Amino acid sequence: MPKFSANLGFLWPDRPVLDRIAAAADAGFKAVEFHWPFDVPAEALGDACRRRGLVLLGLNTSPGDLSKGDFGLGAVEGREADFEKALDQAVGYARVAGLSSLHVMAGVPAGPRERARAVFVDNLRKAVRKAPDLTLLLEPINQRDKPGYFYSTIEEAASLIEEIGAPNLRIMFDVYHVGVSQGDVLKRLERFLPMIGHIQIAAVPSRAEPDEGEIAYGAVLAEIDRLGYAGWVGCEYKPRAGTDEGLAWVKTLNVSL
Ligand SMILES: O=C(O)[C@@H](O)C(=O)CO
Ligand SMILES: [Mg+2]
Repeated sequence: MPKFSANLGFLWPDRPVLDRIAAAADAGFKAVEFHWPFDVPAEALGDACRRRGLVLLGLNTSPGDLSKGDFGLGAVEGREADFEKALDQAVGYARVAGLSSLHVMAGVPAGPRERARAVFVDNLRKAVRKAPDLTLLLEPINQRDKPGYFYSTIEEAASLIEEIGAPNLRIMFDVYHVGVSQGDVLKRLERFLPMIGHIQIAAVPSRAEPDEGEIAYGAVLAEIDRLGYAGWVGCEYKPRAGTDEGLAWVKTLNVSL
């Protein structure tokens, strides 16, 4: 059975981050992951997780200025210095907190696609040199949620990984984004398994608990098992109402936290 991690960027959204950690442990999760927990000191976040026996997984590089449309800086020409600052911040935070992975966000580039890709490749080469001790994750994000985002297909993430050739650069396979952008989820899981560093789940199209919509999560979780995936599956969904009540999906899908 897959092992589930609580994504505390989305779960228990009405509580401060440290309280979300406690709520995840109380609910039975054994691991946690974050989006941008930078307002909480890294030592405090790490200690809170360790006190509750939680495995610390990942966080994201800073999105930049969300109010100006930024959603990551990795593939944005002219923002290389800002990217490096965001990278250093996230790497430093991960090391102090004891987190093991980092989603290197690509962003919404303005210029030609080939330039954006070249910038992203350079920035990723820098990132793998700076953080050989962390898993660096590449996550394609769907165009409905983030129009203009640099990439939306698993194939594009895989081609970057092949070109850069660093063992710690891996795919973040978010089943929600793959479902919205591409489909053929089970075949893509199988094909890209050797490159996958982390999996995330949410219903399509609602991004709510994985017990509704067009993705049959019973089948997806069974396939993840059959393939022998040894990593964690991040519960990165937006609860329909209360997060604790929403965890009824665990029983419905006949799994456990
Ligand atoms: O899928 C997502 O949106 C996240 O995994 C992410 O890292 C950006 O918020
Ligand atoms: Mg995701």
